[in-house]
Amino acid sequence: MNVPPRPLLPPGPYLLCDDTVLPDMPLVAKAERLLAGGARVVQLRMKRTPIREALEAARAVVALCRSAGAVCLLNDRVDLALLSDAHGVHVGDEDLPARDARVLLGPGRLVGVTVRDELGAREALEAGADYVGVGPVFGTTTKAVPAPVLGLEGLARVVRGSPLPVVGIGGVGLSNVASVAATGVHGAAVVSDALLAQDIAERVRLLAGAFERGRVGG
Ligand SMILES: Cc1ncc(COP(=O)(O)OP(=O)(O)O)c(N)n1
Ligand SMILES: Cc1ncsc1CCOP(=O)(O)O
Ligand SMILES: [Mg+2]
Repeated sequence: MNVPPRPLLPPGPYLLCDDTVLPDMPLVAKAERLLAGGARVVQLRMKRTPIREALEAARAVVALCRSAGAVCLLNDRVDLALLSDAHGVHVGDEDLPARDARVLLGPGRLVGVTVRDELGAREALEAGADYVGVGPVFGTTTKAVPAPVLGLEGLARVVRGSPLPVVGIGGVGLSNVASVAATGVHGAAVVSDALLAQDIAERVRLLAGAFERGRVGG
């Protein structure tokens, strides 16, 4: 049987459509604005949305992303990713192990894993992951992360030692995304800097331009 090829994770800003930041704006409205700004990767992160509403949101956001040609990943939830036909999932220490997410998702979807260092990145590769999320790069109030801030040097060290593409996360925004890109990361995950901007779409455009300018060889 022919298995459709796994989508590639586009490089550049990796936008989170999150229900904890700007909670009064519906997730679909957030996704529309992120996509209007040209987002090529959207992670739907639902920490406080009731499950049936979350499934409805996942289906709607995945459909919007697919229409826009963007990749959509579900945070934490393999079940929602399958039911919404998302491109994949992002899992961390409190979620299903990456190896099991891969078993459930099969070869045709992306699996991203949170790791803290190069060893974690090598283990993620072994487990069948496609990329690693690494952070916190800088301080953040969006999540209480049980790990020290890496800074740009710490991030660059993980990038050098990782066999998988690295997405930096934590405190990344317009003021520092170029220097994050300069570490050689594949992607820069952004939550509050985009969602709390006056004009979300314009902020996504600015983030993409700054990432491109900071990129190694860019
Ligand atoms: C791209 C990316 N990297 C890391 C994370 C964090 O995932 P996790 O550790 O599972 O924490 P929660 O996001 O579930 O609170 C991420 N979401 N995305
Ligand atoms: C989910 C997550 N994991 C590590 S930091 C973080 C939150 C990042 O949010 P922000 O981009 O607002 O700092
Ligand atoms: Mg998680």
